[in-house]
Amino acid sequence: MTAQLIDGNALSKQLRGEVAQRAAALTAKGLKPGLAVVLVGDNPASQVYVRNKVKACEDVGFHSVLEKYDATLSEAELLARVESLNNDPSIHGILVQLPLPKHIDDHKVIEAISPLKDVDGFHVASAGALMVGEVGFKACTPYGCMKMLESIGMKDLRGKHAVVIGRSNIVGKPMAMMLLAANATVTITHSGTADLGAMTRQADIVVAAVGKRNVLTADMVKPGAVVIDVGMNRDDEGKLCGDVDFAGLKEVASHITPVPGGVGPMTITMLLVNTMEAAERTFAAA
Ligand SMILES: Nc1nc2c(c(=O)[nH]1)N[C@@H](CN(C=O)c1ccc(C(=O)N[C@@H](CCC(=O)O)C(=O)O)cc1)CN2
Repeated sequence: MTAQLIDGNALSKQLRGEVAQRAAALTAKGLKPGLAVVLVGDNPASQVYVRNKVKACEDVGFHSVLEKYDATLSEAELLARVESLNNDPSIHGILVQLPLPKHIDDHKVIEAISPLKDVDGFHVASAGALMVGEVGFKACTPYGCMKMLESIGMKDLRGKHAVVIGRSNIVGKPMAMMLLAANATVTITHSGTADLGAMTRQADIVVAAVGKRNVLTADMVKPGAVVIDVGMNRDDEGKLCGDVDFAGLKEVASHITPVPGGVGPMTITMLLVNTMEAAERTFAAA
């Protein structure tokens, strides 16, 4: 079996086209969606991601502002900037790029963002809304994974067993909640799981979100399973790679996401979707 690729760039193109249409319609009614992107420090990867986010905003017709600060910015100063953006009517979504420098408590900063503008979906209010099925913003990476499953006809996951590898607040846990909301039977595995392969071999869907190469190999999945790779690592030659053994798994899985070109671009796409939603909610509430 050679797995079919789930192409995050192609799906992003389609979804971003839909966002651009919604943005044009809302702008014609007098409200242009606006996103504020805040970067503290000079992490090279973060610089690429924020640049790509601003460019993506331009492409779909959003207003965007990029606020860059050097790593000496204090926590109090950052909290003051967030508060100012909370009160800025031209801004409907705020994201503070992670990771933040060590002297800043990222939890404190995320909680300072208004839940109405929390387009990253990281606020406790957003996580709680997802947990109980209320209106909120979904974390972009797992939301993108759900859209990728939907694109291969896996929207209602009734009868399917999904295994998530990883339990982070920004990917693993919300991923599990979204899969559950789509009626999957969900198992969350992590560094304390005794026999990972015994779990993943039972899965119809495996989502790997650990941040470590080769956590999932061909002998660990059943033939025909769907593999979603959230990882973003470098191999020995410095080439970008995910968490799974792509070469081995593509001979066993029915569908697999590549790295690069899979979940990464979908993360930015879902940020646009959330910002669009935030602007539409603002318009509806006015
Ligand atoms: N505030 C946030 N911080 C971080 C998030 C987030 O969702 N919100 N996620 C990650 C980084 N991230 C977005 O910010 C992100 C990572 C990767 C990609 C991406 O498109 N990757 C490309 C490859 C890019 C490259 O060549 O380096 C791909 O996979 O094709 C987009 C967004 C941590 N921080």
